[in-house]
Amino acid sequence: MSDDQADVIVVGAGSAGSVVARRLADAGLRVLVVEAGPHREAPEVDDPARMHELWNSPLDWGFRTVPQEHAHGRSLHLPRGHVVGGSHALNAMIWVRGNPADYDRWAALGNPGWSWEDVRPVFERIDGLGTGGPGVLDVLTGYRPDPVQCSIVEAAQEAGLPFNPDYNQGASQDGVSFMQFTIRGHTRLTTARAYLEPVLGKGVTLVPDARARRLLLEGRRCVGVEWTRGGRLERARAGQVVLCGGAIGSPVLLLRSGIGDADALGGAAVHLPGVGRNLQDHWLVPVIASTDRAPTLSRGLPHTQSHLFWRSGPGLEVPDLQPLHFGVPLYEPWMHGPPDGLSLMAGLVRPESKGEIRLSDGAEPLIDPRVLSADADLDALCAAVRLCQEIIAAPALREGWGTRELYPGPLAVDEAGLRDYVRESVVTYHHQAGTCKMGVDDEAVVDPELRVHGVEGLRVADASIMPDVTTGNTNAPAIMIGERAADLILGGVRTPG
Ligand SMILES: Cc1cc2nc3c(=O)[nH]c(=O)nc-3n(C[C@H](O)[C@H](O)[C@H](O)COP(=O)(O)OP(=O)(O)OC[C@H]3O[C@@H](n4cnc5c(N)ncnc54)[C@H](O)[C@@H]3O)c2cc1C
Repeated sequence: MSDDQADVIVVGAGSAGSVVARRLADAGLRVLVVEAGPHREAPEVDDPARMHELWNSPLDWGFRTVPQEHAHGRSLHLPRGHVVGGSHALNAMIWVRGNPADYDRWAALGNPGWSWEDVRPVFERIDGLGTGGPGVLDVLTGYRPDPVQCSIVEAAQEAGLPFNPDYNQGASQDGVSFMQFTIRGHTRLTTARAYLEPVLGKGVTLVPDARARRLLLEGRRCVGVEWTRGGRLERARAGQVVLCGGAIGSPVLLLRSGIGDADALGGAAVHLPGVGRNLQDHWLVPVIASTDRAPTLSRGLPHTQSHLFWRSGPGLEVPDLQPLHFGVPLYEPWMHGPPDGLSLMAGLVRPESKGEIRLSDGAEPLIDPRVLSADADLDALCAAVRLCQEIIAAPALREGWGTRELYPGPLAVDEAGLRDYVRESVVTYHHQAGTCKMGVDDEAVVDPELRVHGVEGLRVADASIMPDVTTGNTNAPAIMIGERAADLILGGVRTPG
């Protein structure tokens, strides 16, 4: 595509970018999509049971955090999709819209158009849930879970949790549930497949293996993008650029383009101190038990099929815990144990700790989520571990599967031991967000219409714009953000369907 052939350049063909490109092409705009990763057949992506093969592969950016002061100085692996499909091609496919209070809070922070009542019809347009009709993405429900998953759900009820048949459409998220998945006929269904691929060559030109290096600025207007491809430098101009590089990729590209904190950058084209700040993530701590026989695992489904939403203490407006349950033991490299077992990953989804992303002197950004820097997060994760320990010891698992707790096990005989174990074993839940936050305060990077403050012709539309990370997995919210971005660019909000 030559310089003048695109109306809009979308950077990143991930969860949100694929949606933006599709919707703009449907409206007749010519869209150029620049994606760092490849576009190719990948059976290990398609098969929902093979996601563990993708980490540290060429399809993973393989980011690592700086040493984490409150996690025993460990540097944590942050996998991210480096492929057409983005992180939706690497993820566990769990479909969680989030808690209505998440979006009402975004709106209350000065973002009209983002309340639950505003975004619910957008989710319905994506997933079709509750409409009686199809969405663009199939959401798999009503499948036959693995027997061990049924026992985990029973054990959670024995431990006192209610069964929640539908955490997306029920009256509340609370309780233990079987997961809903973006899977079509035993195959992972990404937004690249559902949204983007049908319009390739029909208004959308995809440039894979093309890593954007910087945005082209003329004064305070963004006029295009420059990228490297096969060792060559290429560029294109367009009337508008939409940045969909994800919660790490988008702030990094802004910073490399001179849009960020002027002091930290040693001078900036546009001084926007919030770029890269407000980094939020969800966190997991493994609780692992051996079983007296190998749990059978279904073909065509992930090894996690159930989860629960719960509260670490009284007085919380929404759940802050979301453990998820695997029918395999997920040992950390320093752990040992038999091959037959299960893992309840104690999950925190309302973190108080916030970090930031900065540029380094080298090629890799400095990613510092400051995990567990807020004591409240440590307290909540300890409560999540205790809940998972109770579930593992409940009759449906102890008598049904002979579960014996291995981790934390003897490492957490007292409170000090448990806190130490959490710091030693905490890992990402893969939900980085917030680094180009939407809002109207001094640290906001985009306005409620996703336009970068102080720059014309440039929007950000991905998980980075969340003012606060949502309560639950972040793929559905990122996709909703892509839909909203397209609505805003096209100048109106469509009705569902
Ligand atoms: C291992 C893992 C498991 C997860 N499990 C779940 C789950 O089960 N359910 C759930 O809801 N969420 C899950 N998530 C999170 C979810 O997938 C993400 O929140 C979501 O995909 C974010 O969408 P995005 O559009 O913001 O970014 P992405 O989907 O990551 O898209 C960003 C795209 O931009 C490209 N890019 C970045 N920088 C550049 C550049 N400079 N030039 C060109 N291209 C660039 C990237 O290659 C990528 O394709 C998981 C994530 C991971 C990594």
